[in-house]
Amino acid sequence: MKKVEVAVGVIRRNNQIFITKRPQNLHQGGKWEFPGGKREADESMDQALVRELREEVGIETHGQLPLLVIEHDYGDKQVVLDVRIVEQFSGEPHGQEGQLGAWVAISALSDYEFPEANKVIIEKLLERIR
Ligand SMILES: Nc1nc2c([nH]c(=O)n2[C@H]2C[C@H](O)[C@@H](COP(=O)(O)OP(=O)(O)OP(=O)(O)O)O2)c(=O)[nH]1
Ligand SMILES: [Mg+2]
Repeated sequence: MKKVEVAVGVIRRNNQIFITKRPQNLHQGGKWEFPGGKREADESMDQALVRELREEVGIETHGQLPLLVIEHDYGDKQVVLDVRIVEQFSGEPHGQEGQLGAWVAISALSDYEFPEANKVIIEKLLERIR
C-alpha cells in the first residue's frame, strides 16, 4: 500500500494549541486533529504545511520547527505524519472550512479524541512542558 505523506501543524501560543475537528465523512472523521493535509507531488513539506494551514485555518505560517515524524498503519491507509510546531504565524486560526476549532491547553489535550497515530505527538508535547 502506498504511504500518504501528511504535513501536520501544531499551532502553539504560550501553552495552548489550536486543534480542529475532522469532518465526519473523511478518513478518521469525527476526531480532533492538528490541522494539515497531504503533500502534493510538486511541493516540499514546508510548502504543503503553509498551504494547508492557509486553506484549513486561515493563517499565514512564518516559521516551522520539526517535532517528530510518525509512520502509522491504519489498516485501510498508511500515513507518514511530518509534525511541525508553528509558533510564528499571522492571522487568527479558525475553522475556515466550517469545522470546529478550539484553543486547548497542552495539559488538556488528552481529554480529546485524536486518531491513534497522534498519541506520541501528545506525549512529546507533554514532556516539553513538564
Ligand atoms: N491533518 C491531520 N491528519 C492526521 C492527523 N492524525 C492522523 O492520523 N492524520 C491522518 C488522517 C488522514 O488519513 C491524513 C490526513 O489527510 P487529510 O484528510 O487531512 O488530507 P487533506 O487535508 O490533504 O485532505 P484531502 O486531500 O482529503 O482533501 O492523516 C492529524 O493530527 N492531523
Ligand atoms: Mg486536512
